[in-house]
Amino acid sequence: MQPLDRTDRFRRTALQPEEALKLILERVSSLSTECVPLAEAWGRRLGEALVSPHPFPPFRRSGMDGYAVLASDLLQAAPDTPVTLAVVESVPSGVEPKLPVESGQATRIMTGGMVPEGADAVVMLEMTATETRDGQLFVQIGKSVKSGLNIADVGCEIKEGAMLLPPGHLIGSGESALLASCGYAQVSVIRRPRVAILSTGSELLEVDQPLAPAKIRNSNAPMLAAMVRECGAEPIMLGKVPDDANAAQTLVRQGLHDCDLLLTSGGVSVGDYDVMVDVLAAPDVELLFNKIAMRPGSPTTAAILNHKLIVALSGNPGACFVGFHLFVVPALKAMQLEAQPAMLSFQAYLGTEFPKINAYRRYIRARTELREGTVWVTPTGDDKSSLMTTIIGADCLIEIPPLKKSLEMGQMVTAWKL
Ligand SMILES: Nc1nc2c(c(=O)[nH]1)N[C@H]1C(S)=C(S)[C@@H](COP(=O)(O)OP(=O)(O)OC[C@H]3O[C@@H](n4cnc5c(N)ncnc54)[C@H](O)[C@@H]3O)O[C@H]1N2
Ligand code: MOO
Ligand SMILES: [Mg+2]
Repeated sequence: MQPLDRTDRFRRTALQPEEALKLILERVSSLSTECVPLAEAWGRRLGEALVSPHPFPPFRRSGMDGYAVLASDLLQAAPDTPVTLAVVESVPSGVEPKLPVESGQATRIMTGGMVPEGADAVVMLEMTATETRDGQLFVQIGKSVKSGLNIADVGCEIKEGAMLLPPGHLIGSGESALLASCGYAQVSVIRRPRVAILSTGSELLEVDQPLAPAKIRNSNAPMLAAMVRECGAEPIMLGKVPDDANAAQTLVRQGLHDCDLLLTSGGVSVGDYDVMVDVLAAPDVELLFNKIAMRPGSPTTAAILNHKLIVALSGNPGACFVGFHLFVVPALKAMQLEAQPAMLSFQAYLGTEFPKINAYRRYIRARTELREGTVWVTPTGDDKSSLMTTIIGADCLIEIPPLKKSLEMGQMVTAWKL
């Protein structure tokens, strides 16, 4: 493979991050579905819309331990003039009542129990007293109650046939409860995107190798694998390749066979050994972009080869992290049917001054904090793209517009939730 002429490496048109993301999202489509047991569905995205096969609760359910009564029997009830009702039955949870409640009667009932026919209120145990006369249990109630008190009607939480969750919805704890209640023992989910990860760089060592002069250990691959997993996807580790365009090209093309998306790190800038520039200059590669008007990650590159998306992230760990969040997370969300794949922004107070003046928009790794009810965002440290320590603890990116003035502490800024 012939390295590109130097001047071709320098001639690049910088897109705005939004334009670059649009080009990526236009080229990803949702993946097929598979069925998994509910216990394994956490963190997955639904493959189809789910509707409720029955109302919930499926029966009139008591919300208290107490007595099921007719509210109309208690109209005159007061502390000095309690109403006495004959207790006809005791209903534990999970047992269908045998007898209806008629005027002058009550049924003892437990929380979660099925309210007998006729009863339209449950009076909590603490508001009652009992006595037994001639072997018959009576309950005394010294307070009138509203019809419906402490009863959850059939379908009051979910109507039969109601839309439970849309396709693409992320299954978390609440969703697990809902699906279990509705009998979804098997759940149709989008299959996990398979994301191949290739690191480029002749300076890279494996994690278990001792340091050697001019070498560093490959830290981008484990970071990318972790982020891929955080997105519900499956990393496929292709290992590392030295800065040799032919070797990189072979691994990229092999790696593409068995993945939905291929990520590389390093080798995208203008250096003599920036091999991804050469790999993605092949005639059958459709380049989407190779420069973005942002820092870090300005040389982030995306391309299509064999109908698959390749995102070539910058080798600098901070830039690799930011590029992943801006462009790869939305792509993985879109593959998993997420309707709103782009990052979400919020407004917050800036926790420190930011004196740097920028030609490009900057995305600063930062942490969100609540201070007396207001939201503050503070950089995790130096935002240099070569740093990895400032990735730790970052839960948002502060957006610094390309202004020719520094930002003051306490100023309102836009931040993007990671
Ligand atoms: N003359 C110019 N030089 C540079 C420019 C520029 O516009 N003109 N851009 C700078 C910017 S901005 C960035 S970002 C980097 C992009 O570098 P590459 O994506 O080409 O990455 P490399 O050159 O391969 O490596 C950069 C840096 O990152 C380290 N690295 C690479 N891979 C890994 C890994 N897997 N784990 C840990 N660290 C890794 C590598 O050793 C380098 O230190 O280019 C600037 N230069
Ligand atoms: O755009 Mo580079 O990632 O700043 O350092
Ligand atoms: Mg480089």
